[in-house]
Amino acid sequence: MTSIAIRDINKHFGDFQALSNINLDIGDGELVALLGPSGCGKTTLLRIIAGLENPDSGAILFGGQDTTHVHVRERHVGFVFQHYALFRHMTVFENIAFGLRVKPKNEQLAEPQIQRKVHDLLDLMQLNTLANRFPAQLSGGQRQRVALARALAVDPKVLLLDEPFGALDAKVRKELRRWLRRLHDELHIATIFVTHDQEEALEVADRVVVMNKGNIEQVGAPNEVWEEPTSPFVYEFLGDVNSFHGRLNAGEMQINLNGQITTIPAPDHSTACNTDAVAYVRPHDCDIQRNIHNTSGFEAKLSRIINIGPIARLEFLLPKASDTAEEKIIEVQIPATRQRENHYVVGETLLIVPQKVRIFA
Ligand SMILES: Nc1ncnc2c1ncn2[C@@H]1O[C@H](COP(=O)(O)OP(=O)(O)OP(=O)(O)O)[C@@H](O)[C@H]1O
Repeated sequence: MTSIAIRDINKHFGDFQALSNINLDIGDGELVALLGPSGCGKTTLLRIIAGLENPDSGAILFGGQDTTHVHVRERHVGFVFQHYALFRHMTVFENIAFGLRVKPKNEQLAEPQIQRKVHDLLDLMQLNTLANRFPAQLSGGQRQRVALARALAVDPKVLLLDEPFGALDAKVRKELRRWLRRLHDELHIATIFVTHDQEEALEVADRVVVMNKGNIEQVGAPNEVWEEPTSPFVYEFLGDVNSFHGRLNAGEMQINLNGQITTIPAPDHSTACNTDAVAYVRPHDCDIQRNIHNTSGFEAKLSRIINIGPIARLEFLLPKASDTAEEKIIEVQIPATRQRENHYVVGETLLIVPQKVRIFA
């Protein structure tokens, strides 16, 4: 069932269009990431869903009910922000209990129930030993867990997280990502989280919504957006990629790479007639060969080898074809074991053979 329906949302700030015709359905108990570069409108969309910002047009429905004009307090959403200021003068326990204590009189729980609820949340978030500490006595990761517990205390229908782990170091972020996933699997609250970190989105979310300049570029399961990007933007945004400009003609693409001409098959473009196109190849989808006369590919000189644990990153520099042209670097990733077996060395000329190419005309 749909938990949140976003219908034709538009939002301007002055002349600037921050969101254009956004449509999206979030299922019950789904964990969705809004992913995109800085300024693409992620936070604005989250704030509109929360009721902190009004759209110019369009509607937000919670469980089928139009909530576009319902006040933020009545929407039953839980929030966690990047720098979510916990109350400095309150203990962890009191911070978590806060939302329960400020409820209207007719909804308030009795003190023993509040105590039980906060203790349950402390258990869930493994914060028991920290209940009496003040925020200043916690690490960044612990503070964000308290912020999550505080958001959950009021039984939100929807959880909205804006770069919740953004300010933390890489190791703590990774730990909290696992946390969020586990917590979500236990509680099944529809959750939307904003991130500009593709790894975070791909690792944690059930579905990823890739945004660009106020538009949704693609929505899909993490492996779907990673394996089958539907636009050059998504290709470039999700991971490293080599791009080659060229021309398409009747199912073939001719690429002129700094004077070296290569033809690659383009079966999806059989009707193309002298059309400009860009071919994208991920560094790990390139093979390299020593025998450069066998297959079609790009001949290039190995200019740098970077070993990163199990992976060897090989950089190939293609010299300028003319004074006005630019140098081009092609990046190839191979398993470190393969590099050790073959001993590729800086300065040798190899053949780069693209294995999986995606062409956009
Ligand atoms: N209150 C405002 N007044 C004017 N412009 C705004 C306002 N809020 C946001 N914007 C603009 O709208 C655009 C989208 O902002 P938004 O915060 O939604 O982006 P974002 O994708 O969340 O970026 P980031 O990852 O940097 O937080 C930006 O260009 C921003 O400058």
